[in-house]
Amino acid sequence: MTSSSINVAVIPGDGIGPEVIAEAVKVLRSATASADAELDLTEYKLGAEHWLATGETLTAQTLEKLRAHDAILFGAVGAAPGDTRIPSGLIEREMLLKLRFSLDHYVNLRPSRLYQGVASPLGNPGEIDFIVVREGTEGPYVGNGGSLRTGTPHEIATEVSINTAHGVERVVRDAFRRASERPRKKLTLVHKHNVLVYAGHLWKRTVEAVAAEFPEVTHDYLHVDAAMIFLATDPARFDVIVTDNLFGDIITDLAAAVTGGIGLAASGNINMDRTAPSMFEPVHGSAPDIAGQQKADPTAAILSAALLLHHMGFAEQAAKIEQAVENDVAARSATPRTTAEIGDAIAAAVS
Ligand SMILES: NC(=O)c1ccc[n+]([C@@H]2O[C@H](COP(=O)([O-])OP(=O)(O)OC[C@H]3O[C@@H](n4cnc5c(N)ncnc54)[C@H](O)[C@@H]3O)[C@@H](O)[C@H]2O)c1
Ligand SMILES: CC(C)[C@H](C(=O)O)[C@@H](O)C(=O)O
Ligand SMILES: [Mg+2]
Repeated sequence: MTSSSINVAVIPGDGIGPEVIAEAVKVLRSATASADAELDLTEYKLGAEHWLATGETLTAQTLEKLRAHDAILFGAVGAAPGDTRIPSGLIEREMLLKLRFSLDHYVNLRPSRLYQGVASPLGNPGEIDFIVVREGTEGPYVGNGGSLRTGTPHEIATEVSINTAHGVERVVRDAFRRASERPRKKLTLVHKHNVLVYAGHLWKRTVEAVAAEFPEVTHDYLHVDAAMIFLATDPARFDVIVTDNLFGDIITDLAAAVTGGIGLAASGNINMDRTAPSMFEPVHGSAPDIAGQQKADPTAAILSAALLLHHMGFAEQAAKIEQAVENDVAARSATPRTTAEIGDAIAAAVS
């Protein structure tokens, strides 16, 4: 990579993935052209449809090709929950999580902001502007489990959560660093250490130890159940939330809902050591219920492209996209626009 070129792998995926990614690509092209940066895009077909057509989830060769890019822009993958042609979890685990784990995306960054003009189901909750730093490579997502006596009345299924000192410490330090750069400088650990005493106590001890390196950051702790009360009643209290992989998944869908909907929620799966490309994707899934109808809101995918540019050192272009989104959502009326109309408007605003 040079400061004026960027080589991005694009994985549109399934359902609304290709629709929202088409708009994110428009905006990315527009933003990089206005900065005289060279944008080189390579599309990869992966996901449930690709598996149905080829029997492949993510081959070693494709993974190696993806490693050669500066960054990855990802739509969404997965079939409708009732689709019996595809084993539940196959694509999520063998493709999406395999990418996050193989590329060491240990910081799953999920910002939540209530934009001017966007209706929150909470009415008038005040200024919501927080980030969730979700651990991305460990927890119950690692596939450490099994089933004994499967399908019998005596079945025992396990799904073991793995939490390493190294894995917890690096994400906690990242969250403290992000908190130290924000005006409120406040970090909240969300876990469940009253019950999950082994993993929870590791997280708690790690936060206490790393806090000493960031005396300017105040920190507190909430059990995840109580945190959900506050997220639904007083989300403005949060600044930086650090949490494990599974809690972070659930927290960020609720965070999206209270800030006006899943169609606005962006994310970055970030390898902070830059040993492999980071991957940027909307928080939402493939939304089979609205796929192919141009009903999907591409804003989350567009904001994910802004996170990508920011990570790649194009902070000015990223800010331009964020401003264009802010203006666009503020001016939205009750008349629905198509996915492409929203993308066109934002792309035009950043050109
Ligand atoms: N990162 C990913 O690729 C990812 C994330 C979540 C779910 N999934 C997969 O997606 C499939 C569907 O999952 P789900 O239904 O639980 O969650 P989903 O996020 O796809 O959809 C939940 C609801 O939100 C709506 N929605 C989602 N994105 C929207 C957008 N941009 N604009 C407007 N409405 C939007 C959908 O129409 C649906 O009603 C499953 O296979 C799941 O595993 C993939
Ligand atoms: C599809 C699934 C593996 C994924 C997750 O749980 O991380 C999704 O829900 C998300 O939030 O990106
Ligand atoms: Mg999720």
